[in-house]
Amino acid sequence: MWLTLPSLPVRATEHTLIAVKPDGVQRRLVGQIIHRFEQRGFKLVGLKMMQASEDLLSEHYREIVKKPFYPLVRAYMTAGPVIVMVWEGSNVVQSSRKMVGPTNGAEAQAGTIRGDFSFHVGRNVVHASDSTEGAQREIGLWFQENELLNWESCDQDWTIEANEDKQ
Ligand SMILES: Nc1ncnc2c1ncn2[C@@H]1O[C@H](COP(=O)(O)OP(=O)(O)OP(=O)(O)O)[C@@H](O)[C@H]1O
Ligand SMILES: O=c1ccn([C@@H]2O[C@H](COP(=O)(O)OP(=O)(O)O)[C@@H](O)[C@H]2O)c(=O)[nH]1
Ligand SMILES: [Mg+2]
Repeated sequence: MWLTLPSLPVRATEHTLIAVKPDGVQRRLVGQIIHRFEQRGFKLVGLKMMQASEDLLSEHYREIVKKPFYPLVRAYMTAGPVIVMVWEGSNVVQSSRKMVGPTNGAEAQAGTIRGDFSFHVGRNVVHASDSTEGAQREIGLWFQENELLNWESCDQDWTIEANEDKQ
């Protein structure tokens, strides 16, 4: 039987900032990390490689900048290039946090990115925004507006049920 798929109206979407940290780049994990988000069905709308400055980082981590371990975080995060990405999709902030796992890789479940690729809090491979407000703030910090692309993905009708828009 054929499914009829009505074309979806433009819907309010959610975005999150995901970064592959310097250890993830050095360990050649970038492809595997991108793959997990693609596989889940999320849409990549921004991507770049950059060297984080100390100023950008202290804005990004403004909630932990006064913590005693922050100098370690700064040294870690500026030790080499990072890959920063913006991913789009329904509930993408919360889903990404679940895919990434808890901060400390030693506590992260196998199957999560941190649970599969890290065992130390200070080398935890990825960053994921922890709230929609935080995501908006972080995306604004790391990306210019013209670096984000609004493109139509042809699998959209097969990853989101149309009725969701009518509820
Ligand atoms: N006790 C610690 N010792 C060393 N590094 C730490 C410690 N706690 C946190 N960090 C580092 O600081 C980062 C920021 O901590 P935060 O509490 O925001 O964790 P997170 O939200 O899981 O990580 P991120 O913001 O990078 O996604 C952690 O990802 C980790 O790399
Ligand atoms: O005790 C800590 C807490 C945090 N971090 C680092 O600081 C980052 C940001 O901390 P956050 O609390 O935002 O954790 P996350 O959101 O990364 O899980 C973490 O990813 C770690 O890299 C750390 O090294 N030691
Ligand atoms: Mg955090």
